[in-house]
Amino acid sequence: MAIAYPHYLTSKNEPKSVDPLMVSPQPSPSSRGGVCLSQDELKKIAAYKAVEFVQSGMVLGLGTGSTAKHAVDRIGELLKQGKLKNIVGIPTSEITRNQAEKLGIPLSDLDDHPILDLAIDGADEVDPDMNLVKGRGGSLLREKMVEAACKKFIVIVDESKLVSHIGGSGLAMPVEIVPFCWKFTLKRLEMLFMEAGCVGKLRRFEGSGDPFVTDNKNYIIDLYFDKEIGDLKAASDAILRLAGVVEHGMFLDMATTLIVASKNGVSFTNKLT
Ligand SMILES: O=C(CO)[C@H](O)[C@H](O)COP(=O)(O)O
Repeated sequence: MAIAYPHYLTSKNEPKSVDPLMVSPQPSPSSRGGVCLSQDELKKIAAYKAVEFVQSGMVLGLGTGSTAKHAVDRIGELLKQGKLKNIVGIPTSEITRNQAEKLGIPLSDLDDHPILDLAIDGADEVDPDMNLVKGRGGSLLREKMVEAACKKFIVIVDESKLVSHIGGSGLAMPVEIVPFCWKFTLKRLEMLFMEAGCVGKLRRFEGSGDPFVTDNKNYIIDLYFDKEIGDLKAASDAILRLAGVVEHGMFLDMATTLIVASKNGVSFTNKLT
């Protein structure tokens, strides 16, 4: 279904600044003539809003996932229309690379562009401090490398991704590990978070049951927690100290702006530094 965007989402004006902290003065995009917007339409609204912050000449981190896909599509569309020029995209996965190539977005990498102006990406969970869980799409390592190199990192989500604490959705916190003796690493990860009732599962393809393999030829262990993890920084350090672990999906203190599309409208939160 084509979205008839409210005026504030189709404005040709670049936003001059983002309102600090939650502001949501805009009209609700949740229904038009009695039709409720789907989760994917909310994702698209958040993505399009983020792309309003893209300016010609920027080096951009291109995220991965169903929300980020809308942003990449929109960037491609604006380039084609000549409304954006001289963009360089740094994709966070092979899927996004393929998408961007098809759209004609010029691409590069971190070797040639170690500092990025802006990245736009989705998330699986966002806590009240704008800490994230990412990687349920399996691209957490490249996402973290690219997004850590950005001056600004806009996270785009629909309201279902907001949680009271990391792990609060009850869904997975992914950890990318080397395939070598993965069962050993899985056990070590579970032991680290025994008090939080942690259970780890090797991610597998549905159907074949083969292990899911990342773009970097690694495996993913999905961690599930019964209770809160506690100190996130300590948890992050402990995971990264385990030999065999490549990276985890907690993105702590990385997002600079959060855009949430919900039934009540679009809200912006800027991280206060
Ligand atoms: O981290 C990711 C991929 O590794 C995605 O950004 C995250 O899974 C959110 O995906 P979606 O926008 O499809 O809900």
